[in-house]
Amino acid sequence: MIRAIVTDIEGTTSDIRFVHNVLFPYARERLAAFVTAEQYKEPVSTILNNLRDEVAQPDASAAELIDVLFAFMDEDRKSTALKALQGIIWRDGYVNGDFTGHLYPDVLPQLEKWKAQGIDLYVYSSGSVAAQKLLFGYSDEGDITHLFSGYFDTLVGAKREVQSYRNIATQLGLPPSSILFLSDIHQELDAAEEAGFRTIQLIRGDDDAASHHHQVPSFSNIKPEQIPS
Ligand SMILES: CSCCC(=O)C(=O)COP(=O)(O)O
Ligand SMILES: [Mg+2]
Repeated sequence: MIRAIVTDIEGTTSDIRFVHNVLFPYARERLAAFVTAEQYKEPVSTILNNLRDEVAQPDASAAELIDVLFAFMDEDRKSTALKALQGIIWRDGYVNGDFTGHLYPDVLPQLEKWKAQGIDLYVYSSGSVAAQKLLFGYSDEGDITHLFSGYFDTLVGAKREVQSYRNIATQLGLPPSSILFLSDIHQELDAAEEAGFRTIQLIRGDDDAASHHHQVPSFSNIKPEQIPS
């Protein structure tokens, strides 16, 4: 029996184009000025020190770290420091009404249905927990954060690492076999499956022929009650 559902965001609840064409450019345009202005203040000072540790450059200047962050953005590196900075910068965009967090239309009704069935809902994204709360707090459908019982980001581990899913199961206090993980990326689902999670792959665009996971086009095709124990 499925007791909890853990969902990815990009490509699962929300269009990858919203993340790559709206969120990422918004942060990229503001990142250098933001880091320069905030480098000695918290939380940016600590985030920059964490980045110095991450790249093993303890004496790197803010200007050098900005170059590192641009290289990370170019390769879509899921760096915890980059994700923390992006999340802080995105806050202004949400609060000012520059954009709302995209949700596929099938997502909210199904999350409400699962919650009403007694299934606890969680988010796991490489975006920081703060960024996740912003996307769902300022979503196309308004603030839907009341639906979620918790959020996980790269602090629990990388999404393609088996140990990350073991850590999530431990924190939820549930057997992995009672947790359903939803994602569009088969390497993430492979890791979750190896940890004992049940898995379903969202195919919002083209099929992923390399995947062996059960594939669905929409949340409305997911029936947790029909997944055998
Ligand atoms: C919280 S929305 C922004 C998501 C993000 O920054 C990202 O890199 C997407 O990573 P994911 O692991 O959700 O594919
Ligand atoms: Mg995804």
